[in-house]
Amino acid sequence: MEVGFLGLGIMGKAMSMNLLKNGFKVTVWNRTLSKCDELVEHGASVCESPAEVIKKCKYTIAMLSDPCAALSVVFDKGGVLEQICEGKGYIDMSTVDAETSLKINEAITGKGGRFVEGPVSGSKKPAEDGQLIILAAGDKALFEESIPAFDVLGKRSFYLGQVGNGAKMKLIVNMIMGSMMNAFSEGLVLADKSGLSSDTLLDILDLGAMTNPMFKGKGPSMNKSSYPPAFPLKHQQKDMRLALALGDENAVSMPVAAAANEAFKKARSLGLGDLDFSAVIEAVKFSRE
Ligand SMILES: NC(=O)C1=CN([C@@H]2O[C@H](COP(=O)(O)OP(=O)(O)OC[C@H]3O[C@@H](n4cnc5c(N)ncnc54)[C@H](OP(=O)(O)O)[C@@H]3O)[C@@H](O)[C@H]2O)C=CC1
Ligand SMILES: O=CCCC(=O)O
Repeated sequence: MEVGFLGLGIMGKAMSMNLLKNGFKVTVWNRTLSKCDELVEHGASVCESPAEVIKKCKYTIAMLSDPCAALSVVFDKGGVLEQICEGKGYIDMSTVDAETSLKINEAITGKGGRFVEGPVSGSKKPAEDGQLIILAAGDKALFEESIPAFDVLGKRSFYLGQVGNGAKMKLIVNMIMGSMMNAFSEGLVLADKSGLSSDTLLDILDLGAMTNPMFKGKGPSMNKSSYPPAFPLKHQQKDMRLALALGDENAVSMPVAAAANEAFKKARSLGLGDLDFSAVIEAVKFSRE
């Protein structure tokens, strides 16, 4: 199977590398073209615009930072829309809001193409290991044709129905995750300020009902104030913002998520946006100093 891949950030690089390693022919494009070099060394072809990739490949996957990037890659000069046509499929795995996904779907299908949104749960390591959870929605036949690629990228693919449902489900998952990360950060800081060992707190949490891979994976480095970016904090804040907008639309009161969003915004204002989202603990420390 030959696929195009647009966007070689933390996730896109790992995902496209995985496809290459599993025998897919991959043609890549990234806004900063130099980021394609490593993929080319592993056998990928490179194109100079999203439109060129679409022209070359029957199926193209995108993994871009946010709604603005996702829209730009489709609608701008040299974008996806210039070459999408009947017989071609576009699969956007970026985390965006339903409105963005619907706009892209309308434009793609208006030109005879097919569209699936497929945001993912799981971060850099699951992306490297092909262990993502894919939350797909949209054209059912395209979803089914994408299964060989999804099976390489992920451990489970959900088909959630109409376009927008994948985006909404992803935002809800990340809203919960961002709120959990804030409660966790407050607990670690409170343990420390109370004269307790935050490492012992991790051991205790790990033995009880709250044990989870996120606390287990991020806790030890948070206790060392180390935040190598797996999931950049700026993207987590974008997801909180979009999830809160979904809450507004549906009149769902979400004070916990709103407070978590404030902490992520504070962390961004402290210049921590490019670090891992666990760096939000620095905003918690800051507010108590
Ligand atoms: N990291 C993670 O753990 C996870 C991330 N996600 C989601 O996946 C998506 C990608 O995340 P991640 O790889 O971490 O992000 P990165 O910030 O590492 O990469 C972002 C990508 O988007 C591209 N981009 C940004 N703006 C534009 C633009 N205006 N036009 C074209 N390309 C643009 C960047 O290009 P350039 O290199 O030129 O800057 C880069 O390829 C996001 O939506 C994120 O929320 C989902 C699950 C997990
Ligand atoms: O969107 C990012 C999700 C990160 C994760 O699921 O660990």
